[in-house]
Amino acid sequence: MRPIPDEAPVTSTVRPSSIWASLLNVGVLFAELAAATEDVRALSGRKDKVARLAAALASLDEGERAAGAGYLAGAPRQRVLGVGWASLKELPPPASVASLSVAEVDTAFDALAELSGPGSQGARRAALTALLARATESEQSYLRALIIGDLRQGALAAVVGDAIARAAEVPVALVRRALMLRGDLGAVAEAALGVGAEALQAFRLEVGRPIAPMLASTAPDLDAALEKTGAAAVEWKLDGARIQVHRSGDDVGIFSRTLDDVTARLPEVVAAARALPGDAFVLDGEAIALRDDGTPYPFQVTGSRFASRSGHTVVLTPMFFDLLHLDGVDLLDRPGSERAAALSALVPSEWRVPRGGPEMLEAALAQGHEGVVVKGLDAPYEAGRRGAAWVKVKPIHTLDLVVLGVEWGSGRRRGWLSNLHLGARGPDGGFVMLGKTFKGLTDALLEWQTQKLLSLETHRSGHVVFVRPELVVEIAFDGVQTSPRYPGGVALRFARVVRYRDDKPAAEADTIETVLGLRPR
Ligand SMILES: Nc1ncnc2c1ncn2[C@@H]1O[C@H](COP(=O)(O)OP(=O)(O)OP(=O)(O)O)[C@@H](O)[C@H]1O
Repeated sequence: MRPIPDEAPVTSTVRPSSIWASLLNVGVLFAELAAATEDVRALSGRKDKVARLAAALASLDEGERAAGAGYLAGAPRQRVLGVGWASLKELPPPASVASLSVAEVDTAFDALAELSGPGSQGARRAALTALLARATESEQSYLRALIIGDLRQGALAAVVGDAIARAAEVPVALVRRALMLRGDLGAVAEAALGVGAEALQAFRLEVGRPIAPMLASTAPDLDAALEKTGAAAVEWKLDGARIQVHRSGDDVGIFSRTLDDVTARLPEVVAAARALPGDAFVLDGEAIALRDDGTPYPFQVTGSRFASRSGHTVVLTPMFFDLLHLDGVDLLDRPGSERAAALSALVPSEWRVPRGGPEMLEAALAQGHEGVVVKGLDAPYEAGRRGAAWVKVKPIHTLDLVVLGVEWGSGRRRGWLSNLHLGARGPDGGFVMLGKTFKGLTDALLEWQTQKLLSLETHRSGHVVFVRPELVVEIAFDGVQTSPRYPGGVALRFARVVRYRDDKPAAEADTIETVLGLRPR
């Protein structure tokens, strides 16, 4: 244990722990991040949260900034630690005095992430116990939350982005732009706090490195959509899987909506990208399974190509709708109409999403697609944003809800987790239950969800298994009705499962506000 100076100077704003740490020149104590996180959870105003996080970020030493920013946002950076909920059920007795530094925790996480192969499970448990035994009670609960990704701070990454700007005294817009292009809080914190605005300005769209895809908001019909966008083009909305295709010379990289590298799974898309005339480009679009007559297969057919590498027979067609970079020129800030023109010049029409005027809605539906996306002609590409520049119109309404719990089935479904408890995102980072359903579940889905939900289990009560609120499921329904039985005062009528959305994090599920907006007036 590190010696503690007898007379540590204490003020009301700075925690003694960080002073000891800086006196001893050992970097910041991990307890400082745990305390900042606890404080932030208790604060309600965004400004106050940003100020508290900025203070914590400013106290970090050079070598700790990347890790520290990641931890404050609730993620042990991008490492897979291979530690499940079960191994954290029993913790060793906590240390009585804080002694862990941020850098030490980071090194321990690195070591955990590198363990693999035979015997690694035992080694992982030993390393984890050693780390936790050095942590105080509050550090233990913070470490646990970090490891299992359960900090419950809502959309904290964006707040940490603002805190980076404040701590580094650089414009927020610069930090947001760097985050959109790199998507890595740690790298952005390092640049902002280490060098400043200049380093942030140097962030560019790099061919080969995916950026967060632009998202669409929703409107009930075309008129409402056009009101949001102003002058716009209307594109078919294909129910495939989002792909971002990067090509540099012969090298091709394909990334999913969640920025996972799916190149090896889509050889036909790699071939298509290589057949295009450009030398370096970044394309945005959908990969979709189409029948010979051009109509789409159900989404599950497309989805199956992402679930496993082998045993597939159906070919996916790339259908592109945006061009973000071409031969050394970034197009992100160019108006939508200009990007669309550049796309048409690069990509033949059979690999482009049909685009036109309002008549496209009827054409898309006639061809079996789910609707249209209305796109502002003057709007730039807003990576990672769900803005007003892209607005989707789908005649059949579905909601993306989060599974909160699930009941063991009976009769034919005995042994399977069946009846799902569904929640929408609440205003405070929690979830509001809206109802239950076991409808629409095939045997394959029942088997899959049983395994998946058991891996997310937190506790049981009677025949209900409660789970970490992480799994998103797309639900169709016939309406929203008032119901005193549920906490939001509303319930879904005839809710049924359309499909699982394991490409979508719970933080992007639909909100209770959206659901309340669907009540009949
Ligand atoms: N022409 C198109 N332009 C943009 N996105 C399209 C288009 N056709 C299909 N899409 C898909 O629609 C999604 C846009 O809708 P949104 O941003 O709301 O994401 P989402 O919540 O996954 O959508 P949804 O739940 O409606 O499928 C994109 O991620 C993309 O996968």
